[in-house]
Amino acid sequence: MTEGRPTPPRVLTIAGSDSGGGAGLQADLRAMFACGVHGMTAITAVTVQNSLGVEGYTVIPPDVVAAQIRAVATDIGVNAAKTGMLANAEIITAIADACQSVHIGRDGSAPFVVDPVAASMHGDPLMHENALDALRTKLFPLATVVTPNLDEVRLLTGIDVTSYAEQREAARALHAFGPQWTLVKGGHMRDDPRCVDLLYDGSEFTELAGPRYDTKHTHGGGDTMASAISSALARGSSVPDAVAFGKRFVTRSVAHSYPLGAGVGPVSPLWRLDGPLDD
Ligand SMILES: Nc1ncnc2c1ncn2[C@@H]1O[C@H](COP(=O)(O)OP(=O)(O)OP(=O)(O)O)[C@@H](O)[C@H]1O
Ligand SMILES: Cc1ncc(CO)c(N)n1
Repeated sequence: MTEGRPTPPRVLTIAGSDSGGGAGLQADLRAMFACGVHGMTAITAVTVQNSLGVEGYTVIPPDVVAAQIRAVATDIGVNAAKTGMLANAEIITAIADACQSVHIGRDGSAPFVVDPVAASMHGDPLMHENALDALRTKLFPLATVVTPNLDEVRLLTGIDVTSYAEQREAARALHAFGPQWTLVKGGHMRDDPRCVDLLYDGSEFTELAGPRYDTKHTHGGGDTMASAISSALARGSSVPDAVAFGKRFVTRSVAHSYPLGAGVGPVSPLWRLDGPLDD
């Protein structure tokens, strides 16, 4: 009997399904695959979604979300975890309890990337209003890194970021909610010719700058980046190295984004797999 190959690092995404395959847990799994890790899912919601937007969604009961986390953690093991669409406060509370019970998040446990997804890029809500407080008080204190975009920053802190100085102010305000590191993504600062993300650990700021590509096809960019960061953490990188890798990975994935349907197409990590289908 063969024992097989060594088990790769295992990464759990706690997120919603995007039927269009460009964002949500589908984006997470394909980014994780491209980063050489084994991806696992705790599904929080099923969205009815295509390139034109989100038509609606159904949430999974909180105890079922928690049970998925416990099932994979206690048998398979989790080297890093990330969150995406979490839908409401009840689900967030169940996730926080389950993660703590299986040692995901903070202080010697598996690294935990919290991407506080509030809406699709079309502006369709993916989160109930009651989720904001639960995110700040229950999940952020467990996070190794939080990765909000500027719309999520405004919802969470009230700060409307239009300059690098305000990006720093927002990073400080988010850090006060308890994450170890804060990454304020600058993708939505559309007048900036570059895309500058800001990493903060409570004392030092690090700017991560990349080119801004002139494309509307950036669906799933945030999910892809958070998944690449989680994969690098699972493979043993430090937080600054994992975030720098995630930035390079998403920049290249934006460069390889493609049209899909009549609306907005996805960023693509398929560049990692380019080439003919040779054996
Ligand atoms: N047009 C672009 N060209 C290059 N990089 C980009 C572009 N738009 C966003 N990025 C980068 O992609 C990453 C995701 O950023 P963004 O702020 O768009 O997150 P998001 O809004 O959470 O993504 P999503 O589209 O999944 O909602 C960041 O590193 C950002 O700087
Ligand atoms: C399910 C889901 N998660 C996250 C996003 C944001 O990219 C989306 N559009 N859909």
